[in-house]
Amino acid sequence: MAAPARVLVRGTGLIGTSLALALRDKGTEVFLSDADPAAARLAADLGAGTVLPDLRDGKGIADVAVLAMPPALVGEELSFAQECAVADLYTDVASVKVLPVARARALGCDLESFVPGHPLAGRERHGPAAAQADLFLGRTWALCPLPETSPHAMDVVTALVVAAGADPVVTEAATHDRWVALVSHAPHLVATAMAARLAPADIPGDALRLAGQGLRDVTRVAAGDSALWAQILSANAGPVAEVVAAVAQDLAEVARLLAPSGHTPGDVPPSGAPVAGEPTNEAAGVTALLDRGRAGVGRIPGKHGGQPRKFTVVQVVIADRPGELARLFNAAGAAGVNIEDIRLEHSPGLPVGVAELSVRPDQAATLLDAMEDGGWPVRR
Ligand SMILES: NC(=O)c1ccc[n+]([C@@H]2O[C@H](COP(=O)([O-])OP(=O)(O)OC[C@H]3O[C@@H](n4cnc5c(N)ncnc54)[C@H](O)[C@@H]3O)[C@@H](O)[C@H]2O)c1
Ligand SMILES: O=C(O)C(=O)C[C@]1(C(=O)O)C=C[C@@H](O)C=C1
Repeated sequence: MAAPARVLVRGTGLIGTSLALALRDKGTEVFLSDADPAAARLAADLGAGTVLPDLRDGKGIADVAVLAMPPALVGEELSFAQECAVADLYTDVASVKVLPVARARALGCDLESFVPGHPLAGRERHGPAAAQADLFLGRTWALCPLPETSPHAMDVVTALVVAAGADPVVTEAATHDRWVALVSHAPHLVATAMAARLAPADIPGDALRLAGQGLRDVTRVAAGDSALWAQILSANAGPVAEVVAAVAQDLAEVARLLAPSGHTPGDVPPSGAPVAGEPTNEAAGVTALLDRGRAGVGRIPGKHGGQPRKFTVVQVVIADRPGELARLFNAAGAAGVNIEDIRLEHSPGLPVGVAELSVRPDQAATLLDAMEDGGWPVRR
C-alpha cells in the first residue's frame, strides 16, 4: 500500500518533525500543528509541511493524524482531534503504550480508527531543530493495535511507517511496555546513573579531560529531556523498576567482589592479600559478568552492522581555532558538496577535534578529495 496522501502531524518536536520530513520526501502532503505555534512554524521553515494554526479549522484535512506529544497528553489530544474530525485515522508515537490507551479508552475515544504506535528511534535532543528526515530509516516501529482497531486502520498506518523508512513490528500494549522497559527505559536510567557520577563535587581535578568515546557512548542518552523521561518512567514504573533492580544487583555484586571485606578501594592491601593482577575468585566473578555483557551485546540486532543511514559520514580532523569550521564549509561549498549534517567530536583542552560531516553517498569521494587538498587529515 502506498504512503497516505495527506498526514497531519500534531506535536512538531523531534519525532513529529522528523516524521513529517520523511513523509514529505515520499510525496505526502503534510500539515503541522503544535500547542506551541513557534514549534509548528519552525517545522514549516525546515520544509516539513504547512502549518494548520487551529485544529478546529482542519475538518477532514488528513487521511491520518499522528499525535507526537508527551505520553500523558496523547489521550486528551486524541479525543480533541477526533472531536475536530481532522482525519479518518489516528496514531501516536509515545514511548509507552498502556497509559495513552487507557486514557483514550476512559475518554471514550473512537478506538476503531486508532493504531497506537512507537518508533524505536530518537535522539537525546528535542524540538523541531533536532529533526532528521532519515531518523527512522531501518529502525523498528512498534504498532500495538487494540481489539477495536480496524484492519483498514492497521493497513494505512503500517504503510505510513514503511514510508518513513521503518520496519513495523506488531505487539500488544502491555507486552510492548515490558519489552521497552528492558531495551530502552532501564538503559536510559543506567546511563543517567553513570552520568550523575560526573557532578562537579565528585570529580577530582581534571578527570573529565581523560574522557574518551567510552564515557560518551555510555552516557549519550542521559542528555535527554528530563520532563519527558520522568513521564515515560513513571508511566512504565513496574517493569522498569524490575530491570533496574536486577542491574543494581549485578553492580552491587561486582562492587562487593572488587572491594574485598576490610579493604576499601585505594587502601594498601592487607599482608597476605592477593597482589593486583593475580587471578582470584573475585576476578572470576567479575569476568563472568563481563562475559554475560559481551554475550548480551552480541544479541542486539544491527549492533555490528550499524543502522542504515541515508548519508555517508566523512570524518575530518580539524584544529580547535576560530574560523576553522567556516574554512571547512567554504572548501566543501567550493567543491559543490552540500553538508547535510555535522557532529563535532572534541575533547576539552585538546588542540584538535573530529568533524563528522554527513553528505549524500555520491558526494563523499568529492568531499574527501577537497578536504585533503585543503590540508585536512581525513579518514578514508
Ligand atoms: N525523543 C525520543 O527519542 C523519542 C523516541 C520515540 C518516541 N518518542 C515519543 O515521541 C513523543 C514526542 O517526543 P519528542 O522527543 O518529539 O519531544 P519534543 O519535545 O521534541 O516534541 C514534543 C512537541 O509536542 C508539543 N506539545 C506538547 N503538548 C502538546 C499538546 N497538548 N498538543 C500539541 N502539541 C503539544 C511540544 O510543543 C513539542 O513541540 C513523546 O511521546 C515521546 O515519548 C520520543
Ligand atoms: O537514541 C536515542 O537517543 C533514544 O533515546 C532513542 C530511544 C531508545 O531508547 O532507543 C529512546 C526512547 C524512545 O522511546 C525510542 C528510542
